[in-house]
Amino acid sequence: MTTYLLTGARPLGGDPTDVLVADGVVAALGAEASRGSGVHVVDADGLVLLPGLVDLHTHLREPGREDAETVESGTRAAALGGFTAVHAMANTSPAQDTAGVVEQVWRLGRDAGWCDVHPVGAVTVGLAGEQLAELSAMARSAAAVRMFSDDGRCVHDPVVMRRALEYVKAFDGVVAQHAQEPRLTEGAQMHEGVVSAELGLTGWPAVAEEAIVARDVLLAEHVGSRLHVLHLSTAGSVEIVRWAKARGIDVTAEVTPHHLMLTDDLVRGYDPRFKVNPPLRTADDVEAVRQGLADGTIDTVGTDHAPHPREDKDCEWGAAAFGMTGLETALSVVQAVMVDTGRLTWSDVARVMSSAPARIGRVPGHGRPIAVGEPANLTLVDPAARRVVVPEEQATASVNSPFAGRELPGRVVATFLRGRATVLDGTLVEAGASVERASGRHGAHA
Ligand SMILES: NC(=O)N[C@@H](CC(=O)O)C(=O)O
Ligand SMILES: [Zn+2]
Ligand SMILES: [Zn+2]
Repeated sequence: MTTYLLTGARPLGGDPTDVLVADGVVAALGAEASRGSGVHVVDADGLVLLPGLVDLHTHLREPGREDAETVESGTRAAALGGFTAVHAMANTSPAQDTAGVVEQVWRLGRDAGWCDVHPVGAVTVGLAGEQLAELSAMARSAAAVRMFSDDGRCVHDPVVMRRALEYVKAFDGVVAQHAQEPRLTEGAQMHEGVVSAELGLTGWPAVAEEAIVARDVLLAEHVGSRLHVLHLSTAGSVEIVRWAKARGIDVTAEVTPHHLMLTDDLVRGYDPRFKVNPPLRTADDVEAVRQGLADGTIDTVGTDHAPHPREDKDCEWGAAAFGMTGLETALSVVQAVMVDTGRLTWSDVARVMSSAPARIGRVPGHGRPIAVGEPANLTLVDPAARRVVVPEEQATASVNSPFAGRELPGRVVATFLRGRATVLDGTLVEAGASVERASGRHGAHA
């Protein structure tokens, strides 16, 4: 395995230091990190070094919708986005509701080798919301599932939700809820408010999310279990989670990059790239989720990377699928709205995009401090870079990025998975390829 010396990197945005990556771990720091022969030097002057990013919310679409994404293409996108571990949501076809299917996805991830893939187990059989899936069999499988979610659908029956919360306690699991009251959102096409009224589109009221968040934090308190609220999008949801945490309820919450940056104003152009579940909300909601992330009410940024094939997006608004890609832009969006505005430090970014998600998902070896002896799951970022998002140039198999054409700050220069460079010079390093070749330094892009 190649040994790397990152010279002048700034761990968590702190003071520059040298970092030696050898034998899968952070082998030395500072003056101890010497050059030696055969060491591949990465000039990290001015670059920020973060623990490898961990996403609790990725849709990899395999099995079933390989036209939108595969484990291979999705994890390539993840590595380029600086991720060393992703959680693959259960709304595949067949759904990830048995030990067999979660093991299949886990194996596909291991064989692809771009990042660790942790399958999320479905809460209910077929995500139908009725009968609990075989949660403990998935927990005991090779995939060692700890997070369960019917994401894409809400576990709306309070009795089923209560049972799931009770059940996962046995193996320290967490139920991740897609908070959407189904009756209040029938036929909904966008956020319910001024813009939906103007456009004449069926609205999705904030209360449809907040009612479920409120119910679920109370259920989590009642049964003494862990709840994670996915893609929180309204000011009211932030308030409810803040209240629940103050009360000592074991709840964690996520916000997506798109809900941190974009508003429902964008729907005016009827471009289905902006159609997502939950919908883009108002500027006040965006401000509230930014504040919630800054003050720790919201624990994590999850991408909700939701690739869709062209035919499901290149159509009129009403017929288009909900969802946006996000793995390759997440860190840049967080930099733009939170770091470059002074609301989060890079150390905070390491918390919300690495250590907190690793803790919530019970992912060993990720989200660890950058210290000697720790597994070398690392992401090297150039915060001074700027680039225009071109979906066709991304590794994801789908092009439904809401950031297409936008200039965003920051660029992932390198990603290390247990000491192996998956990305160098912003380019994927094929397994077995010599580092010089793959890094393009000698112009070889064979
Ligand atoms: N977010 C979305 O708009 N879509 C997701 C489902 C989900 O995360 O709810 C998908 O699977 O396409
Ligand atoms: Zn969802
Ligand atoms: Zn999702």
